[in-house]
This record gives sequence, structure tokens and C-alpha cells, in this order.
Amino acid sequence: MKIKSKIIVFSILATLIPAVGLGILSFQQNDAMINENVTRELRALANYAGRESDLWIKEQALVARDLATSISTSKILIEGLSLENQPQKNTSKAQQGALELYLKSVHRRLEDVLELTVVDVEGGIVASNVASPLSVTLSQNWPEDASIQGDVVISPEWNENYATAILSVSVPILSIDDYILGALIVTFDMRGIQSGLKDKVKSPLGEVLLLDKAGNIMLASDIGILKTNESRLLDPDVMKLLKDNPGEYEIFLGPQQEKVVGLAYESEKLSVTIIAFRSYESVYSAWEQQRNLFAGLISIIIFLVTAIALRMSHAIVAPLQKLINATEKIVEGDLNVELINSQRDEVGQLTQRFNQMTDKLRQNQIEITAASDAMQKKNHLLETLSVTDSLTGLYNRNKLNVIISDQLARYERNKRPFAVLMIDVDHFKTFNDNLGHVAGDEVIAAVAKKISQSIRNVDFAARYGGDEFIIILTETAVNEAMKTAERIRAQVANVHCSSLNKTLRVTLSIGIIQSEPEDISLTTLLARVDSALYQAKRSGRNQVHCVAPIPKVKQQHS
Ligand SMILES: Nc1nc2c(ncn2[C@@H]2O[C@H](COP(=O)(O)OP(=O)(O)OP(=O)(O)O)[C@@H](O)[C@H]2O)c(=O)[nH]1
Repeated sequence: MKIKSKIIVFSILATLIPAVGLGILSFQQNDAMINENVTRELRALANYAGRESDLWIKEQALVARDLATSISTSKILIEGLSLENQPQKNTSKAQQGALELYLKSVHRRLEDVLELTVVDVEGGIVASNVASPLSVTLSQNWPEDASIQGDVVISPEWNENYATAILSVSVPILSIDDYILGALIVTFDMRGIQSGLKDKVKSPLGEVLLLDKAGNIMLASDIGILKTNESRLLDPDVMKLLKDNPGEYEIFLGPQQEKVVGLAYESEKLSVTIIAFRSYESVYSAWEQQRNLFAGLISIIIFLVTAIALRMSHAIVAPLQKLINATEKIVEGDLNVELINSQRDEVGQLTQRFNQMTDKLRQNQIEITAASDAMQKKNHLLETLSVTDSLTGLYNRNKLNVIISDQLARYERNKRPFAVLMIDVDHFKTFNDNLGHVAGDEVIAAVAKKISQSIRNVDFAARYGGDEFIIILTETAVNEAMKTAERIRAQVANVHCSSLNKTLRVTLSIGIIQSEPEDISLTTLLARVDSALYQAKRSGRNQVHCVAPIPKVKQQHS
């Protein structure tokens, strides 16, 4: 992993781990606090609805009792019930009609009452204000119950016919001597509780539902719920969940299929379930907003941290990369490297030291190059000296041997002959003897100079020793060599001696041969040219003796 990546990963982790850890802890605490608060509020809401319902039921029971009391004084009712309770049960149609009319007239004065029905001691309907009264089933021993507790409240339930929730209260009708003649069953419309389910000002946020034994929604603090929920049945699974955990906070799908949080209370006395709930969104929207804000903040912080880490790593890595590139150039031999240093930190110091090191290397390289150049020049000079005669500047004898060997090899390959001239100054000893060695040296140097000026660039001239010189004319036959020899002789006729400041007459004897196939070695060749020179000397000096080439033997044809 590169340094840059390491810095960025470290920065992000160093920010993310504590931030997310603290965030999760804080959100968990918040969540627990919200749950606790919402549970408390929902319990208060349910309790309020329960209390209000109980109160309303008590009020209605009182109303029923008052009704029963007032009705029991009615002559029509007493007579009707008395007859009904006789074994023959022969209440006349007229009496029943009168009783029904009486109940209807009473009912007209009561707003929340749906039905007024009179039953006999066995629970049989004697008369009612409606044509088809609800079949209210009283317990078998209701007269005993009624004699003990007075009125009997029958469990509330949803009624499809009236399209409302109903509650029936059975109140005993007593004779003058407190004998139970029958009962007055008053059926109330429970919508009267509706407004009391929730205190619009004091109650905490939320809605309340009142459900009957079968799970039908009878009443809701929000009427809209009843209007939109046609089935009126709450999901049985939700009901089971809430009933299994009474008073406990649960999350479930509410009556309008929206996500809600709520709890339930079971009223054993009335067989009613009270559910208090709130929309999940209203509970958690603030929490979710906070969570989104937190996530946003974390994102911004991570973005900023990443940007800073990138900048920091760039400040470290970029100069390092430049240093690596510069080092690679140096490794490849390019010392013209200068890094711009704009930092004052450790990286800046490293760059500065690198530049100093490169400067030093450059200086060393210049010195080494200069030393190498000087050495090369010296080597060249030594090389030149090793092949040059110091007095004349011509090749020395060693070099001459190499040249002749090379020429012989070439001749063997291309069969083109080369010419060899051996030159000797006539009576040179007399120059030494008469004019001194310095003048003698001057003569030797002057002759050498004339020889150099008389030959081509491809030819070679060497001092063979003392006053003797040898010239190699490449790819030249003797007749051409003759011309060169004569030219040289003419050139040296007058040699100016600067030490004596006078012109000297110098003559030369020259022997010439051309290479022959028989010249198998340097010695053979030199012996032949030496012989030619000897002939020139013997013939009187100041002349050229040329050995003619050996004629080629013609092939005999038979
Ligand atoms: N000044 C000088 N003299 C030299 C040098 N080398 C040889 N000599 C002299 O050159 C002379 C050569 O003489 P020779 O070639 O034998 O004879 P010569 O006088 O030239 O007569 P011939 O060759 O027979 O015509 C000797 O006296 C050597 O001492 C040299 O480098 N400088």
C-alpha cells in the first residue's frame, strides 16, 4: 500500500470509528429514551380513555336506573309484566300495544338511547320501542345478579344495523313489594363517548381505539379512522401481539395501514380493548432527522478529513516522487537535476541535501571528466611518441616494421604491389665532422621534412636509423616510385641550415624496389631494398637505383 493510501485510510478510520461509535451509543440512548417517553404518553392516553369510558358507562347506568325507576311506576308496565309472569302468559295485544306506545313516548325524550326493551323474568321480550329489538341475552341467573348489584351492563359491541357501537344496560323492574317483575334493557349509542376518548388540549399526542371482544373497532378518537376503515377489524396478529404484551410498546400496522407505535389495555370488566397509538413517523421523525443530520455531518467530516489527508499526503508524497524521479535520472547518468524546494519541513531538508549531493556529484564528474581528458591526451601523446622519431617527426623503426607487415598482408590479399624507397644522405659524416652534430641534426630534420612534403597522405615515411629513411608508397609500382624519388632528390638539393644560417648542398642515394610475391617477410623485403641502395652508393651516389619488377612467367600452352 502506498504512503498516500495509508495516510488517507488512517485519517478516515481515525475519524470514522470514534464518530460512528459515539453516534451509535447516542442513538441507542435516544431510542431508549424515546421508547420510554412514548410508552408513558401512550399509557396516559389509554388510561384517560379507559377512565372516561368507565365514567360514561356509569352515567348511562344511572340513566338506565332512573328510567327503570320512573317506568316501574307506570301502571301499564306493571300490569303487562304481571300478566306476563303468570303461567298462562296471556298478555293481550292491546296491553302490549299500549306498553310499546308508552316505551316509544319515553324513548323520544332520550338522545343517546337506541332501544328500550322490557323483558320478563325469563328474559322473554314483552315490549320494545322498536319493531325488532336486539336479542339481548341475559345470564340465566340474572334476577339474582340484579337483586345483588342492581343494573347489569352487557358487553359493548359493534352493531351493523345501527352502524354504531352499542352498550346495553339491564335494570330490574320491581313491584311495589320489591319483587322482580322483569327488566328494562336500555341500549345506548356509544358515540357519546367519542369526544371523551381524548382530551384535545391535555392529552398527549396520539389516537385511541376502542375494540369489542371480536376485535371490531367500535370507537376511535379520530373519526376519520372509522370512515376509512371499512372492515373495522384490526389485524388478528396485531391484536394478539398487543394483547400478549399489555401496556408494552409495540410497532405495528395501524388501522389505516400506516406504521404506528402503540400499546393496548384490556378492560376485563367490560371486555373492551383500548389501543393507544401514534404514527411511527411522528415519533421517530425528529430522531430520523437527527440521524440523517448526523450521517450528513459524518459525510462532510469524512470529506474534509479525506481532502486534508490528500493534501497532507500530497505534500509528502509529491516531493518524494520528485526525489525518486531525480534519483532514477542520476542512476541513468544524468546529473543535470535540480529540485525546487519550497518546503521548510523534513521533506524540504531532504530535498536541500539532495540538491547539495547532486551539486557535489556534478563537480566530481567535471573533475573526473577533466582528468580523463588529460589522461587521454597523455595516452595519445605517449602513443604518438612510441611510434614517432623525436628528431624528424617521422615514424620510428618499430612503427615501420608494423607498417611493412601490414602492407605485405594487403599485397598478399589484393596483389597490388607497393614500392619501398631506402634513402641515405651521401657523406653525411662530413656534415657532422665539418659543421657539428647540431648542423648534422638539422640536415637530417630538413631531409625528413622534404620527404614528408613529397609523399601522399596514403604513403608512409620513417627514419630507419642515422641518416637513413624508408618510404612506403602504397599501391605504387617502381616506375611511379622513381618519380617520387627524383622529386625528393631535387627538393634536398639546397637545405637551409638555420643554426649556421647558410644553405647546404645535400645529395641522396636512393634504392627502390616493389613488393614481389617472393617477399614473404619484412626481412626479405628490407634486404632487397638495402641491396638496391647499396647499388646506388656503389654506382657513385647521388642517384636512384631501381630494381625492376620480376616479370611474370607466361604459362606454357601445349
Ligand atoms: N648528427 C648526427 N649524426 C649522426 C646521427 N646518427 C648517426 N650519425 C652519424 O652519421 C654518420 C653516418 O655515416 P655513414 O652513413 O656510415 O657514412 P657517410 O658518411 O654517410 O657516407 P656514405 O653513407 O658512404 O655516403 C656517422 O658518422 C654517425 O655518427 C644523428 O642522429 N645525428
